[in-house]
Amino acid sequence: MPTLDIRDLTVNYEVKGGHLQALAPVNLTMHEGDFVVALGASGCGKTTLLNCMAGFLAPSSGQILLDGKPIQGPGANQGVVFQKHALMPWLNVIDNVALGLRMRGMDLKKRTQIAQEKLGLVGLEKYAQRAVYELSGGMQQRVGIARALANDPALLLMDEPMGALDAFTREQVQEILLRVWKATNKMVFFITHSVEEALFLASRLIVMSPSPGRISHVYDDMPFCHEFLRTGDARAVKSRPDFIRMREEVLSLIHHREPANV
Ligand SMILES: Nc1ncnc2c1ncn2[C@@H]1O[C@H](COP(=O)(O)OP(=O)(O)OP(=O)(O)O)[C@@H](O)[C@H]1O
Repeated sequence: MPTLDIRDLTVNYEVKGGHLQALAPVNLTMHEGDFVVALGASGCGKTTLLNCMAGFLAPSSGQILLDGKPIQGPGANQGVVFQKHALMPWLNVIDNVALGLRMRGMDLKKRTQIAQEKLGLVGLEKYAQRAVYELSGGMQQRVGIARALANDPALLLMDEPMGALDAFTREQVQEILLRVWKATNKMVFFITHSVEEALFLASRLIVMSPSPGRISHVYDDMPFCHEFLRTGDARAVKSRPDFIRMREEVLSLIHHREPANV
């Protein structure tokens, strides 16, 4: 069973006149099927943490073990979805999804079959031959998710993937993402600034604090994603009294104020 084990991870950046501690020791263990959402004020180290998991950035101390092996750079086991989809405009949809497989030397028939299957997961099987610029922002982001899944990574890393989407599209993509998560049982690490999005998606929620960046609160058994997958009614989930109460509680943690009485 895939696991991710972050042990006493610290990151210091060299800055003019010294160094900046972006992450104090961070410890976190994730298992297959965990959807971990990281929430916190700007500058609390969310992207730094994700970059270490992706292998884009080396720890200053500590280590990150994926299935027991230290992450030493980017790899097929870490699928990344960025805020801007970063698709190749000269390739059509299916060739974008299959690009990583092509670079790994997989033959055309096999990679087309895998890419088509991943497009099906995000509901875009009919758009395989389209140019990416013909797709809406939400659809492009779904292609980005399909592309990240094409390598069948153990870990899916998402840095504010909904940040550039309008509110309606964002809700649509959130729902698709939860269904993809359920179908694939992947470990997901997802960064957002939206408390509502975090509560809705997370099976585990971590709240981070700045100066230096660290995990300040952990909620291990988040119910709302499971509730949505059971009922299919996102609006009903997001208007539940316990959802609204928790939204106020988490907002107060981030902004260091008393929760509003709701
Ligand atoms: N390459 C870098 N060089 C120097 N300092 C950096 C670098 N990248 C990030 N930092 C600093 O490290 C701290 C953590 O930054 P990081 O981007 O990880 O936070 P974040 O929580 O993702 O922020 P945001 O929510 O605004 O994206 C910040 O103080 C930031 O200014």
